[in-house]
Amino acid sequence: MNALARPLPASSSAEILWERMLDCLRQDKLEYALGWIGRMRPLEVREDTLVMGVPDRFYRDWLDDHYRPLLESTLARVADRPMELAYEVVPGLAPAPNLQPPPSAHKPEGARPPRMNARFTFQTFVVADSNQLAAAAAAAVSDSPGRAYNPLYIYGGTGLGKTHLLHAIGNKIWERDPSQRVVYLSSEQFTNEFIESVREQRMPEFRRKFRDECDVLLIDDVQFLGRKEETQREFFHTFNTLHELGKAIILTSDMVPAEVPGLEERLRSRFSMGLITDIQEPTFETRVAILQKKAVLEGLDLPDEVAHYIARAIQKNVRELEGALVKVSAIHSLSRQPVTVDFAAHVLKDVLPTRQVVDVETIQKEVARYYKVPAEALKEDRRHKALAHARQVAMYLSRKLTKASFPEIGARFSKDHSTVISAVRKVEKLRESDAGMKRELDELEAKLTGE
Ligand SMILES: Nc1ncnc2c1ncn2[C@@H]1O[C@H](COP(=O)(O)OP(=O)(O)OP(=O)(O)O)[C@@H](O)[C@H]1O
Repeated sequence: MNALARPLPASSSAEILWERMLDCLRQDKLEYALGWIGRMRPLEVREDTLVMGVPDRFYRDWLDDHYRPLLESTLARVADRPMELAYEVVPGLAPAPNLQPPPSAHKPEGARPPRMNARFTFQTFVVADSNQLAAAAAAAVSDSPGRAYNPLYIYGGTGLGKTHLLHAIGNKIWERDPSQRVVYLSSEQFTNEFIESVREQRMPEFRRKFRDECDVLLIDDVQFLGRKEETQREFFHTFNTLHELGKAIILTSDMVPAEVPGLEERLRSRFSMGLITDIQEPTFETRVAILQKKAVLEGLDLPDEVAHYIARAIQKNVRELEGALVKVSAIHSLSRQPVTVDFAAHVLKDVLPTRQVVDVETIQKEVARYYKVPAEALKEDRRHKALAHARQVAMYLSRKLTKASFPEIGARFSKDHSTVISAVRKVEKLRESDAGMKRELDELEAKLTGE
């Protein structure tokens, strides 16, 4: 009997079991899982079943899909006997308070200037052809603020790293000399603060903040200044004061100054006084390099073929690329499933560009036709070898190409979720070791998705 499986007292309750399960997950360094399962609450123990309350059906299915094996094995460990988990939907269930991350988990922020993100640094930025000039200019500005390129104006499409570079400049200047007053905000925030200061008659304070107490001004998304005449007037004076004092000004936008609708001519010409540089969409190689760098930061062992798969699927936006990786990493660390192309395809079904939509029934029909077996037989309990193979392939493809959970797929084949899980694992393994199997699966997949 392991230490966690102390005999339960007669009053053994769902809470006690649940507490022990949480301890167990913490000991196994699965804190990550706690956030995801934290919306469950223990309700009661019914014979060999621990009944948990969940907020809705979607959440229940998702849990079942991703955590049942982990949760049931943990439950068996703490109860020291096999037990099952059951879920009951309890609408409006609040997260358990004991699952907030401990305060020590937060990195102390020190006195970093407000709104500055310590994660966005030059070290975490991947320099490539698509952003080389912008990155070099940003580095030059951070080395001699106010002297090199003033202002520096970085423009480009959404999610390509403009804000990251802006923060990298501010972080580097501040880290080298924390007495430097770095002010970062978006042009919308500037507008809002301005309006509020006018309304509350606090303009002297506003001007002090942006003109007297600012050494480096970082303004994100300046395009939102367009057509805001009063704010533009105020910003014009702010800009002039800082520029004359040799303070660094760095601006980002999604377009060049000449294209910002409703931007006054005098601001346009000032924004063009220093250096205007753009960030382009990343090439395939850059996307792979970004994924690999982020994987290292996430502590994820990312096989090249998975990096290539994601980089091929998400082409225009680094934010989405990063989001995809974080999702793969999170679900991998929770489910402990190996990071393969199939795993990534399944995890990212909702975010990758949609392919032809297929459902389990269509898959059953197509697979049956392919293996020349009756589709109905896939749903029966017949163990004939060819049938069993076709059934397993159909389960695997259902898992990969549809949003159905393991129990939902099981229901379509009159099998329970654990049969589906082992069929999927088996086909995944075969796919990797057997070239003929890989070809069969690719052919079927191409037929089903129209690709
Ligand atoms: N070259 C890169 N190296 C590493 N990470 C990058 C790179 N480019 C972008 N990113 C990451 O992509 C995400 C989006 O970047 P960022 O917020 O800087 O985009 P943006 O260009 O400011 O977009 P928007 O115009 O929508 O505000 C960030 O998490 C950022 O760290």
